[in-house]
Amino acid sequence: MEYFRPQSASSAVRIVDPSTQNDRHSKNGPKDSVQRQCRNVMIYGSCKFQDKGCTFYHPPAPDTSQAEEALSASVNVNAPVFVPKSSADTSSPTLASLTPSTPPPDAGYTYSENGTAEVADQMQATHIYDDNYAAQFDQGYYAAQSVYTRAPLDICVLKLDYHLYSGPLPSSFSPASTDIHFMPSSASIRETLQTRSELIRSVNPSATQLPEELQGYHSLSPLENVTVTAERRKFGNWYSTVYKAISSTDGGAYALRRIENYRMTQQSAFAPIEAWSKIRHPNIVSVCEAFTTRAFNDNSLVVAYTYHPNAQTLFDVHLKPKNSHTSHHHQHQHWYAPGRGTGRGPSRNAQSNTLPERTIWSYVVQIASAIRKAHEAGQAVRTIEPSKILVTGRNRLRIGSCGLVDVLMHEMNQDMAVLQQEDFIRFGGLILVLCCSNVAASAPMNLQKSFDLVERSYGADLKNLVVFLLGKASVQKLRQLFDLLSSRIATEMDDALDAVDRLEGELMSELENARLVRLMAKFGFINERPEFARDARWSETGDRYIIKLFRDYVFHQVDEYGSPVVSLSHVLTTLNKARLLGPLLDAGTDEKIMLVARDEQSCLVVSYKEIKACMESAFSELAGSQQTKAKELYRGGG
Ligand SMILES: Nc1ncnc2c1ncn2[C@@H]1O[C@H](COP(=O)(O)OP(=O)(O)OP(=O)(O)O)[C@@H](O)[C@H]1O
Repeated sequence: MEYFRPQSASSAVRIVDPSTQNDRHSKNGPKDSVQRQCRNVMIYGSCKFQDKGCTFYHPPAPDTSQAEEALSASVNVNAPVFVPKSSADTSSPTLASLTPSTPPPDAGYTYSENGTAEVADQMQATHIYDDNYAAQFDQGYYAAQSVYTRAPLDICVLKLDYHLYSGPLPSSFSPASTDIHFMPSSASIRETLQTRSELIRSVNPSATQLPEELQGYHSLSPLENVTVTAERRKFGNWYSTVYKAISSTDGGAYALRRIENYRMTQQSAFAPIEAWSKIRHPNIVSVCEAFTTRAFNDNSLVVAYTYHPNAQTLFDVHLKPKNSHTSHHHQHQHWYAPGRGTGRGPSRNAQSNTLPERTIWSYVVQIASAIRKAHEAGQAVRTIEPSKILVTGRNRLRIGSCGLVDVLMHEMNQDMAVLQQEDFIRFGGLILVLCCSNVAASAPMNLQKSFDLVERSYGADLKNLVVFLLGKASVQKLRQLFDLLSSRIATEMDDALDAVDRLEGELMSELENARLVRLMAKFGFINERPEFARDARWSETGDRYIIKLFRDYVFHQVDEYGSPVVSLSHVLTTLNKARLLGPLLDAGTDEKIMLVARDEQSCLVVSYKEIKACMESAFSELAGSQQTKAKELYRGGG
């Protein structure tokens, strides 16, 4: 009997009934077996078939402490890569703790009704050697799992839940199921990102008669309703439309704001765009470039901004009346008329959901920070108003359309210091509007009522801040603003760092995806290649046969009724155990599995380490031969 070794010609093991084997051996004499020790004893410490027909030599049972050592070595329980299952118990597992008192019903993977939770548990188990793992050893390789046993209500988990690729972080570290200030729960951040990714590629069906190409941008798609019946909105005195477009230069998506019928008189009007394009800030939508064009059959000005998929304006998120068909345009003030209102008093009934104080302060800190960046760069923001500030994530704001007003009003030659002071007034007005959930809250005739409401709902600090912002102009105003905000900034930073930790955790779990894809690609490259069909190494007696069988083991399992097991968790668990996906990419484990031939007439007992080595060598040979052929072709061609 030969075990698999990658170098040997044949490693197939014929499965025979132990009783007939016994007969054969008794006829020919157990010449070989008396000298050779049973591999089950060598590998697992005991042989289940010692008294049931196994003809190999079985030395007397070692004492428990030796067995403990042998098992401990074979399962590598002390290897540094494996983390203890519970942080409370850091001691190495003993033989007693690793070996279940009664053999488990199945050495494979069990499934329960609670499919999703089960998969998550299993994913976690892939990093930890636990009782089930040891139980597989205890069974000996003859009892290895070629057949799946399902729990009564099996749920085949082919559903690609995006967060199941590897174990979640311990919940005490960061409860991924809960929302934190800047991050929604683990499941919904994936959903959000998925939506964003789809939106980048999606096209607005109402898009018609748009230029196919626009100064290096293509695939234009309006980000707002542009049907003939839709009400046109104005940006200042101009009609404007925002499009998503793809850049031919870098393939990225951009937001292009087009101003219709704008005639540029001086090239110097673009100077503010150049200045803004140098400003990078987490609360400012980055300005990329600007150009004029006749591609829309008029004279249009287009400014390209970073595209934030699924961004909504502050107005749409917090101020838009929920059950009203009235356009917000009739209700909120023009961006260039800060402080002037429609005369309607602030009413909290217009919007039932009052913004939490934490959210208000967070917005305040973010906008203040954006203002600081712009002022320090010698610019004024000018677009601090609900319809121009984008909500691009959970509690994340970005001021948009920066630089555009400067271009449009270039000829007015306004004093930058005055414009910067106006930013503070707009800022104060915006806080009032948000606190009162009413776009008219900053109108002069409503100010007193709005202040009272703010003080009642949010306290004196916020009211005093608004009073300060709307108060007299001063060159010290920016510094004084940050003095007022200091303690709020600390809270903001704590929440931002919490979000970074959580994101790192999420990223950690996604690392497995890349490994999985690489491995699947390798599998795909080397398996079932027609040119290998007649290759002896891939035949049943060849050393590459193992790869075929392992592929069957991973992907073509059947349950006890012969039905295919379509289980993502089995695939991931097996590959993780093989350390083909795990952190020690080049290690592979010593764990042995039995691979059964398709005709079930022979089997191989191999370690994951051997499988890994075999796959690696097959792949590098394949990659090597491709390079050699390319070189030959190159030489031939030259
Ligand atoms: N940089 C951007 N990335 C992604 N979406 C954006 C970007 N800029 C604007 N948008 C989206 O485009 C849409 C139209 O923007 P716009 O500023 O015209 O808003 P609006 O509510 O129509 O305001 P107005 O009444 O002033 O026209 C909004 O839904 C906004 O979320």
